[in-house]
Amino acid sequence: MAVTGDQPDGMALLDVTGLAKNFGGLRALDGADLQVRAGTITGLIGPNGAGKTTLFNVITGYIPADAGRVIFDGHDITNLLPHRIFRYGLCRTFQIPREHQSLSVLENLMLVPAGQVGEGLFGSLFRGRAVRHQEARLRDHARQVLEFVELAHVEQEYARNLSGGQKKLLELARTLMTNPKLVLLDEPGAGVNPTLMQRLSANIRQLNEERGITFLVIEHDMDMIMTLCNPVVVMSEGRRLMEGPPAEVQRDPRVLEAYLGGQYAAAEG
Ligand SMILES: Nc1ncnc2c1ncn2[C@@H]1O[C@H](COP(=O)(O)OP(=O)(O)OP(=O)(O)O)[C@@H](O)[C@H]1O
Repeated sequence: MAVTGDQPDGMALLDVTGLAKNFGGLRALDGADLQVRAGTITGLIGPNGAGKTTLFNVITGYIPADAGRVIFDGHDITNLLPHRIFRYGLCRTFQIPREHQSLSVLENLMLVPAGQVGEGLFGSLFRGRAVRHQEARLRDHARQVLEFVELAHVEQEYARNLSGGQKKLLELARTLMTNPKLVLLDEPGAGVNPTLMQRLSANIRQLNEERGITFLVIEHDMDMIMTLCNPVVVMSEGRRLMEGPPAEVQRDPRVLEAYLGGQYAAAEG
């Protein structure tokens, strides 16, 4: 497995310690720890409401932490603004924004570097020929990315006309327009048919092995987690319950109990 991070052996690319987040009286994160080693595809699972998405939101700067620390690639990124965190090479997938739904697939990709980095390839620094040159390079890059995720045949299609699975591929493709070290994926398999799910998994594996991109993946589909991720981290009630290879996690009684407990609570509530 390719490892491109600059960390010495054993040091995590992402090191989260003691994160806390309250929403009113509700403790969504309660001293959450998480380490993601460079070169891994780390899975993040846990029952509904365990705090997985909140953890992503805090790591990526969309929600401020009440306590704790987030170190990424040697930088303390705790509570930095999202665009600054993004510049360090930590990015996450987002649903295609509503205003981008009536743009073509190709245009959606070409907007990414300008839109996300914020200072714009199309800004005032570039004029005339230089703009056209930049645009041509960007278009070439976008087309390469679309070939990779096998969406080249729909490059002129409006984003809103894509199937659910194709939208997930486009979301992944958008992250690849940048040069990420770590990509956070929040339920990439949700609502995706089995064929596209396999393609998505294969893309993730290939990006990991060939480009050394590290992934942290929240997923409820256990087949996807078990075949794609190692290690798997289990969250429950706002903190890490355990971590290990997928087979070990699957048979751990604490994990079963956390899931069943959640179901009982849901049934009672
Ligand atoms: N913005 C918010 N305001 C109030 N409560 C919130 C907010 N975001 C999350 N919560 C609550 O925090 C808890 C953790 O939610 P979170 O979405 O992080 O869990 P999750 O593990 O991602 O769950 P799921 O698997 O269902 O997506 C839940 O009880 C949720 O209702």
